[in-house]
Amino acid sequence: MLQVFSGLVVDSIVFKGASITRRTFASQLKLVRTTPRKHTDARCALTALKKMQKEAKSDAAILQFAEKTGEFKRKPSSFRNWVTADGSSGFKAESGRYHLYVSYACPWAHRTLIGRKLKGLEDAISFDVVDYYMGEKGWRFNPDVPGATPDSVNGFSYMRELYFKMNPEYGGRFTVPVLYDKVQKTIVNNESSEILRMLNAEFNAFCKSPEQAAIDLYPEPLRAEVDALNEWIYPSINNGVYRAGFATKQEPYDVAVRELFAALDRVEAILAGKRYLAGDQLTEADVRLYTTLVRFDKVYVGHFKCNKKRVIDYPNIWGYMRDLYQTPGFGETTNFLHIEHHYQGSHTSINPHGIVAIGPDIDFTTPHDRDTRFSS
Ligand SMILES: N[C@@H](CCC(=O)N[C@@H](CS)C(=O)NCC(=O)O)C(=O)O
Repeated sequence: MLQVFSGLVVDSIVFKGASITRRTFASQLKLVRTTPRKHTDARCALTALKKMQKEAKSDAAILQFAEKTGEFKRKPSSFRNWVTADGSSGFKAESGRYHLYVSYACPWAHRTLIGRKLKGLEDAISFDVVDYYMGEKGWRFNPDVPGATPDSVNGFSYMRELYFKMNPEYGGRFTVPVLYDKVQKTIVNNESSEILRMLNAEFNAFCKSPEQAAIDLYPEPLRAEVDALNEWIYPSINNGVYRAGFATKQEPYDVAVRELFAALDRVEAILAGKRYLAGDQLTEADVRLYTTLVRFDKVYVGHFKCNKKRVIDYPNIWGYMRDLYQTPGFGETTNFLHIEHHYQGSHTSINPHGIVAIGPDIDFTTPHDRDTRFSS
């Protein structure tokens, strides 16, 4: 079998049913160089080697989350085109044209599922869900897992195939969410914050109801406040849990976890006086915070070592969590099976045996008083 060691060394590969050692490869490669046209076996072997090395490179990229410094730094998303209502961007909003590739486990992808539901775009935008387990080749499609689907658009087995279809030399990460254009057969965007903005503003002609078309998660008068919230909530909380969990040295962990709980204290204080982060109105800042908070006690406390406090220990955040969970679009897109199994089962650098912890039992459906408390 193929064995990949650090440094991308291919030790042996299966070629034409037989295992070829590196030494055999070396001689095959020599043959290719000296008699390039004649030795077809050697040529095929070279192609196989190149393919293996490319895959090994991608696998290595998936397995290493932290930098040499021990810090986790999220890479920028690669596809940044926009769908617009008028089509001026080259991607016109149309019903049935766009498709979302998501994971129920992923907090970034979860933002887009909530946006789609809140805006009533279920008939306009289709979606597929990957398996919760992310192995060496990244996200895969495996309809045997409850809630997961096949790739109904391209028929691929792995998300990476979609990225390689876009660019065979693609060197970035094979992330979800992805907004895909079924007409131009291309990825439009793979940055969740931008996809959420598009769903919010560009598809209003296709929302199920006028009320949903009128929902604005990024309203003009609140934009400065929402931007200011996102500016510290993203690094300290949304990405903060990953910075803590993927740290491979004590110092970056300490920094991340301190920042995280200082930011949660700040959220707790804000929510003492307001139903939502920016006031009476639900905004994208709430959607973005929810997808981290709802995973917090189930996964981040234990798996990512964010255990100074739990969300249920913050009275205002806990009430806010239940308020959001019980709002149409939030609880129904939250899948704890995928959330719990993905992180603990896939991150073997953190949890080598992939054992999925049993708890905790948390009831997000219990009553809260935030609607009456903040009714004006
Ligand atoms: N900036 C991206 C981040 C998306 C992201 O990192 N998604 C993770 C899942 S939670 C992923 O697909 N990771 C696969 C990988 O890094 O190989 C966004 O917000 O859309």
